[in-house]
Amino acid sequence: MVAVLVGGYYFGREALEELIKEQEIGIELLMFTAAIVAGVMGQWAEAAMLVFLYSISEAAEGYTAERARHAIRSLMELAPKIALVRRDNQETNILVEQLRVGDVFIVLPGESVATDGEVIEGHSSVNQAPVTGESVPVEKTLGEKVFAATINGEGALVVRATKTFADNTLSRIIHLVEEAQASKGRSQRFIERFGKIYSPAVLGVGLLIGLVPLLFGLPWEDWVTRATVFIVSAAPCALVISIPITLVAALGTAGRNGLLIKGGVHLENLAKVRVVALDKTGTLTLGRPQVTDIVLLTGRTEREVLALAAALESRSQHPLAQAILERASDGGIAVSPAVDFQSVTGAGAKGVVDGVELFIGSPKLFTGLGLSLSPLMARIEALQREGKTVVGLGSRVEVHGLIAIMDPLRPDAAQAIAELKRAGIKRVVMLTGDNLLAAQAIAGQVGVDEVHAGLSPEDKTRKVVELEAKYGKVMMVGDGVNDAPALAAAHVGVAMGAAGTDVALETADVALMSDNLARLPYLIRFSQRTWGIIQQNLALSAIVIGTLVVGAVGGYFTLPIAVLAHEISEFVVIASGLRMLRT
Ligand SMILES: Nc1ncnc2c1ncn2[C@@H]1O[C@H](COP(=O)(O)OP(=O)(O)OP(=O)(O)O)[C@@H](O)[C@H]1O
Ligand SMILES: [Zn+2]
Repeated sequence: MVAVLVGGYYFGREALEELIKEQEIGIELLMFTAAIVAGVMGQWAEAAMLVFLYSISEAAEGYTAERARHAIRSLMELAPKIALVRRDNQETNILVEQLRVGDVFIVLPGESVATDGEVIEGHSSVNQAPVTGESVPVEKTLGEKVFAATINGEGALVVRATKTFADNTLSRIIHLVEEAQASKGRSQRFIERFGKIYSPAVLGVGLLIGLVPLLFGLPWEDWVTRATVFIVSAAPCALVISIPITLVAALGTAGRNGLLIKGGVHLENLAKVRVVALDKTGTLTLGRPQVTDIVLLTGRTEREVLALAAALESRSQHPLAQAILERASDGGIAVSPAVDFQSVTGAGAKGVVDGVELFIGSPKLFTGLGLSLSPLMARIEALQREGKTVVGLGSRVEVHGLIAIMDPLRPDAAQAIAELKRAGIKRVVMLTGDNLLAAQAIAGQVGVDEVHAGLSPEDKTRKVVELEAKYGKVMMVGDGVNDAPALAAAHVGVAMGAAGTDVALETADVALMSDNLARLPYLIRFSQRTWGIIQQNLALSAIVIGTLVVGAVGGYFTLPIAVLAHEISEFVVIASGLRMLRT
């Protein structure tokens, strides 16, 4: 009796608080009512058991949910606590939290990196698994980025910090995942709304079961007991916990595997994806384009053409610009940047060099200026058929040269697409701003179903909407910069290799921390598995509730049996959801 009073006092208070503050009849109130009624009827042992088991399961539930939520925190422990920093030519150990942007620190072989930075001395292979989920070591040399908590291999690295500890990629991953875990999915919200109607209904029906038989002169003790058993049986604890526990566990696991999913709702959406749309440059290809051919047209030398091209591209952010600048610097060509630079979206760029207005960009850019490229089309198309992007360099009156640029295909692209199909994706589509011939050459090697080329960012968005209408939910995968509108329009937007670019992290629903395309089918399968477990949990809870309710009203179950079955089903659901903590 004391147990009932003490235990009951606590959750009774909680139940009443909920009732008063949120004007809501919650599960606590159901349990509280059942316990009181049992107590009033003199069934003290039963009431005590109810209060006791309910409190235990509540505590256990809170504890596991907390554990699952903080599983992602374990990543933090991989980061070192101190860093060997070089200040004023002296090397001292400081706490990582004291590192400032611009500090130079040393990472000895076998140590982990203190915070995000850029290599300024040395080279080594680094295991980036803590950030990207991929344990194949990556070579890091001068000028390359390293990330906090990644593990240095054989060489010593001297690194200049580009982020403080609190602000680095690892901290951001953890923060993002924790935020995601707090957000609610569509089905979760539905269940919660449902609960708001359901619990009062249970109480009402319980009242009817307890009172109505009195009118017919049936034994009231029997029916009041049935009503109590009914209320406990129908309490939706397991139903309500099914979704959140699974999502919290899944989001944490995804984060530890380098998949940043920004909310349970996206996992739910991913499980329904039927179409995958991929950007070409930087997604299917490595994003490391290289100049392969230079065609001279007006008697200017290769050096001259490259120097002019580089003068324009030194002002451009486009990946193709990088290729041209690299080629110029390999040839030892000094670059004097163009003035009045302007980029022409989806076509190229223009600027003034030595007083002359020059253009660089797609053949379309030049035909748009009124130049005829017909004598050159055969050569251009031959290059494009090899999967190369052809850009012209010229003025308003003539094209001085053509530069062919090739961005090699990712080695795992074909396999990743085949895997996507096996995971149940009906259609894989390429969306690119590049020209059709080059796009088809790449597409042919990887086995996509459809190619759409020459698209502006707005065209890409429109295509995503069209695909969705035609085949079902679309997942758009892009590099997150010029694909941003399409990423936003898709059912799920996925940014590739987000380690480093804030834009990608912010626009997409999911950011892959590694560049590995194999992560895409993994992501789809992961979401399907999560969704499968959620459905199992919902079905199980519904069946248990259904059986108990029928038994309760029929008078087959006593209160202890109902309480036990109820709590067991809740534990089973939690354990089942926690399966997503592994893998
Ligand atoms: N700075 C530039 N220098 C040279 N050509 C350019 C430049 N910017 C754009 N272009 C031309 O415009 C075309 C379209 O560019 P856009 O950025 O829309 O797509 P992309 O990067 O080629 O492909 P994807 O959409 O697959 O990423 C390029 O293929 C190229 O021919
Ligand atoms: Zn319960």
